[in-house]
Amino acid sequence: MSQDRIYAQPHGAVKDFAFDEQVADVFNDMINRSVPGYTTILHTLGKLAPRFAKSGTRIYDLGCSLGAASLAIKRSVDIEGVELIGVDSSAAMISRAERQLGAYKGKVAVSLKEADIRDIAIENASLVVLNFTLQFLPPEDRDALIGKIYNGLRPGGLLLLSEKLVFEDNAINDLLCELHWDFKRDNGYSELEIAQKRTAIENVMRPDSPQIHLKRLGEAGFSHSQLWYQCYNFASLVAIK
Ligand SMILES: Nc1ncnc2c1ncn2[C@@H]1O[C@H](C[S@+](CC[C@H]([NH3+])C(=O)[O-])CC(=O)[O-])[C@@H](O)[C@H]1O
Ligand SMILES: O=C(O)C(=O)Cc1ccccc1
Repeated sequence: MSQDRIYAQPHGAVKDFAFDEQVADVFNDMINRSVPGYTTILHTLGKLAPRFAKSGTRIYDLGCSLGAASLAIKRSVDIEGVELIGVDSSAAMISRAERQLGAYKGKVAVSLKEADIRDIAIENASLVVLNFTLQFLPPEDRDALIGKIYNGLRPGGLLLLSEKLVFEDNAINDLLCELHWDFKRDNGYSELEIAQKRTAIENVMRPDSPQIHLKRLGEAGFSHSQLWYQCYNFASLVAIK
């Protein structure tokens, strides 16, 4: 897997960030060096998946990228009769995910679809994963997606929702952003790379506050929801139907 050097040279006018071939090629390196807690969250997904997966049900990985969350599920769920559906709107991501997941033999049947997660049906789900995907949907489409997930989950089913966060308190928001940029510096990104990536994602990735996430989950019908992990301005929540 190649190193992310996408924003290493001056770009002049920085284009909006897109999940194209260039990004897909370096995505594993990019997400590991950019998202504090990414490995911890996937490790914990490997603990959650066998607790919630049931034979005769489906698991959805929405915005699956290269299939890292699907792989964590496939590795940890050792029962027959579970169907894992990975969905991503990027053709570049789906073709690489096919290769990565095909190489691992397990009991869970995996099918990958190139589709918009706003357009697919969600049915008979024991587990739904939104690992850093909701933040890329237009804010006005987020309530409907969480509602569709709630309706598609079986009673007792789990939603794992990981997101970058924004904080209502400006002093706290600035401090946690600074700590995230320190994390990126420590992982070898230059000031130019950090600044250009920031411009590129400004219009395409709009984080919500923890309060907005919990309110949205409650309004969708989830009566149990909790933030279970946070590192700086990155977090993961669980919600149980
Ligand atoms: N409307 C949409 N429909 C389908 N896919 C979408 C949509 N919008 C964005 N995506 C897809 O959501 C993914 C978000 S990355 C997820 C990481 C992964 N979950 C992981 O566990 O490694 C997170 C990040 O880059 O910060 C990309 O692959 C997009 O193509
Ligand atoms: O890189 C960043 O600054 C982020 O906020 C996380 C991220 C990771 C991968 C793609 C887009 C954003």
